[in-house]
Formats: sequence, structure tokens, C-alpha cells
Amino acid sequence: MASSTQSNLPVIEFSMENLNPGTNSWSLTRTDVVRALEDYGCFIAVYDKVSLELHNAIFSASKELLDLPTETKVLNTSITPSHGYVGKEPVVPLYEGLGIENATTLEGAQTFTNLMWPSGNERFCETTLLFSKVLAELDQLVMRMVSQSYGVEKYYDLLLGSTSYLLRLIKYRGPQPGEKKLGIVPHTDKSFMSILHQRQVKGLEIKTKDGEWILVDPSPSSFVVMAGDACMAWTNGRIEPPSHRVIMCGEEDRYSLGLFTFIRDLTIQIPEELADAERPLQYEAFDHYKFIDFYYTDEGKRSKCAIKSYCGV
Ligand SMILES: O=C(O)CCC(=O)C(=O)O
Ligand SMILES: [Fe+2]
Repeated sequence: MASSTQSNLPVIEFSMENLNPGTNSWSLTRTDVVRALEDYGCFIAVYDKVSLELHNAIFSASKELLDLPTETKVLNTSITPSHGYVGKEPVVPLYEGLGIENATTLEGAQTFTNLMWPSGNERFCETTLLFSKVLAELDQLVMRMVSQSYGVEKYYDLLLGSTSYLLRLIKYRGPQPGEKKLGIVPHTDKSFMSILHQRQVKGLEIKTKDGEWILVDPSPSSFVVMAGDACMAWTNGRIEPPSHRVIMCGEEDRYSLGLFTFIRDLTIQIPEELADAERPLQYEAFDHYKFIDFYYTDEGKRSKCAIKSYCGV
């Protein structure tokens, strides 16, 4: 396994005060965002809308959830593969995660909370809802910038209306001495976009196009904004999702969170403006959730690039 280095991913400031479309700082940030996504498939957003208080609250909520008995956690099921409870898998025994579907809606947050705590848990519900909404705003800023920069903003408005958000709350048990340290196998996300956040314990590594693994430094105000496979197809290959993995460093448990976007009930069509003689159309229109189903078939799991196998031209 190649060793990782403590090197740098692009870091981009998102301070909401000076980020209004049309301003100079908006277009400067937009240039940085698109360059980072094209070069790395991701970047570190420094985002001041998540306060230290919210950072602490969401991780205590997450710990409270993951401390529930397994027989409660397994009630978190979904018709979409890997959107519900996943844990104690033989390949990644340290990993355990739950998923809140439609996490930016009160209904989504309440349904999940009532399933886990039939007698209620108002604080958990409020915290996860607020966190998801604040991160969804970051996702929308980023996507607005990307689509503007490619001249396809009107198509993004369509996607936005059909975007659903999945919040995953994840724990990696600290490995015992002698136990394998792999927390999650190298993969690209099947989402459109992902935003990852971690508590103080390191472990997330992201692969650059040069094949170097970069270890991501945690900080309460840092978020990894990362493209998923669906974004690569939609941008006709301009933005490629980076491979990433989790390798546990010490013996301490590690907590992380991911907000993932998926396009529901809308066929994702590659904007015609993004294909020309120089860059012919690389992907047929596709249904995001059918693509996820395909990924979890034997053929999908075997394929080197599932989205290309699924709808590549
Ligand atoms: O735990 C992390 O930091 C990464 C999680 C991840 O890559 C995923 O859930 O897809
Ligand atoms: Fe991932």
C-alpha cells in the first residue's frame, strides 16, 4: 500500500458575507472552485456557517446514535443500497454508518429520529436538520459556481429542484493491536457531490491524479467538497471524482459525517453545451438511482469505472 503524505489539497474560503453572485469575490472564488475540481476532483472548504457549537453538537448527536444497540441501528433500512445502516462488514470490520434520507427536510429528520428513538429525541432531530441544511447551502453555492462557469446554469436549476440529500453518520472503531487499519476501501462516491467532515481523529486520504495519497487534516471549520461519479457524467468528464479511503492512524475511534447529493425522479442529461467536436458526448442520459442499483450488482462491482460501464458512450 502506497504511503500517504501530509501535503496540500486546494483550500478555498467560503465566508458568506462576501459571497454574493455578481461580486468580484464571487467570481474569484468561482475560478478557484472550478480549477480545484478539475485538478483534484475536490477541495477543502473553510466554511464559517458551521459554528464550533454546531460542530460539537453534530458529533455528540452522532456518538449518541452510534452508541445505540445494534438491534435499533439495523432498523435504518433503505430501498437504495448502502443508504441505510451498514456495519460489521467482513471487508471493513471497523466501519459502521447510518443514513438519514431527505436529511434537509423536517419530515426526513423526524422519520429517522422517531425510528431510532420512539419516545423522541428533539435535540438529535434539530441538530442533524440544521447541519444538513447548512451544508446543503455550501453544496448549492459550489454547484451554482460550477454551472455558471460552464455556462449551464439553467440546467443546474433543474437538477437543484430534484436534489435529495443523504446525511451519513459514520464511526470507525479504533483497531486493536495487530488488527488491519483499513477503515474504508478506496472508492469514488456514487453521489453527485459529497461534503465530508471529520472530528479530530485523522484517517481520510484522497488520491491525486499523480497517484499520491493526501492525508486530510481535520478542523471544525474544514469540509471536503468532493465530486461523485454522477458529476463526472454531467460535466461530460470535465470533473473526475477522486479515489479516497480511510486508514486508521491510532487506536482511537474516528467519527465522520458525509452529506451526499442524489438526483431523484429526473433523468440526468449531459448539457449539449458541454459536448462538441473536441470533447464528444461521453455519457448517455441516465437515472441516478438506477445507476446506484447497477453499481451494487456483480457487474457493477466488478467494473473499473461503474458510471462508464453503466452509461458511457
Ligand atoms: O469517513 C470519511 O472521512 C470518508 C467516508 C466516505 O468516503 C464515504 O462514506 O463515502
Ligand atoms: Fe466516499
